[in-house]
Amino acid sequence: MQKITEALVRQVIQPRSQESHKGSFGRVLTIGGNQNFGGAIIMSTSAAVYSGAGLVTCATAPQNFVSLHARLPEAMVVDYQDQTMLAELIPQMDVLVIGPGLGVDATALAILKFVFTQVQLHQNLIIDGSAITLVAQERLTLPTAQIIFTPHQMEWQRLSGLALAEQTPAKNQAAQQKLAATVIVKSHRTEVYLPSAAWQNPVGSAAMATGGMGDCLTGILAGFLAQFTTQREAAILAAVYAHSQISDQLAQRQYVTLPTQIIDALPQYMARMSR
Ligand SMILES: NC(=O)C1=CN([C@@H]2O[C@H](COP(=O)(O)OP(=O)(O)OC[C@H]3O[C@@H](n4cnc5c(N)ncnc54)[C@H](O)[C@@H]3O)[C@@H](O)[C@H]2O)[C@@H](O)CC1
Ligand SMILES: Nc1ncnc2c1ncn2[C@@H]1O[C@H](COP(=O)(O)OP(=O)(O)O)[C@@H](O)[C@H]1O
Ligand SMILES: [Mg+2]
Repeated sequence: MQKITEALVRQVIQPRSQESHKGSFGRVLTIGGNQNFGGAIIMSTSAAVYSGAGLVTCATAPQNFVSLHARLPEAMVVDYQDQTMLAELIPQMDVLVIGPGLGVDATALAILKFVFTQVQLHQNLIIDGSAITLVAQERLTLPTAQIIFTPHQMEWQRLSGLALAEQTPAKNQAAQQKLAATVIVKSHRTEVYLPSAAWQNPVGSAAMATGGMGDCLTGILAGFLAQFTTQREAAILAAVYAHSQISDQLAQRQYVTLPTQIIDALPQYMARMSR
């Protein structure tokens, strides 16, 4: 399996054209965060903003509006149960993230099913966390879109039917082909199954083993996909590598690295990579 390199990240993250505006860097909608897991969608949304997405909206439970705005005034908010607003917003988006902190109850399932009816062929749809569990449990038919699943090994077991011990590169690739989507199997050495090839992330450490770290990755993926549109597959690989490399850099002086610290470090990291 090929390993992702820093050179690939440097190839993806280029200096911005001075003639650009927020519309040049894509629109992202993050969907998730029930009344118990608001932090998950706040971290996903923050990572999308800090990795440079041009315009970011968060569809979440109204209980999370105040905390999200207090931490991240750059993001817009909408009630994730407001189907009229979602139907209006979704067609404008380049990237959708669904799942961080969504939960697996009837409300969550209704939101997920509705989003699946609205998403369009050309849009990137990142399916994470609770949304993966729901797709697996409910055997949902996937919409026609540019789908990226981001399961950890337990979520991948639910989605693929492969027990942890069976999750070999060959079996993972076969399961990816059946899903006809990109799959990022997260672990100590995360593997990215693109339709074209499989890649391994060689960086990252146990300093990342803290709640919210995967939620943070969804936002970086969304930010990179929103901006670096001409190199979609490379943008996905670069997001996975950047997330872990930032942690490694912080871990030189820290025992654990928090998702919010990785989010804060993104703009400076991206500036270094663009030089
Ligand atoms: N602050 C928040 O609001 C947070 C909300 N979260 C949300 O909580 C929901 C449930 O997700 P969870 O992942 O906690 O629950 P899951 O029930 O999907 O899986 C967690 C279990 O899988 C096991 N596991 C096995 N291999 C693993 C691997 N390689 N990586 C991670 N776990 C592995 C863990 O030990 C853990 O007990 C998601 O919607 C998620 O986004 C979590 O992200 C934690 C933080
Ligand atoms: N020991 C480890 N080594 C390297 N990376 C890790 C380690 N533990 C966790 N990670 C990374 O942290 C993230 C955890 O994702 P996930 O389990 O979905 O977290 P959460 O749902 O709590 O946000 C993944 O990107 C995973 O690769
Ligand atoms: Mg997760």
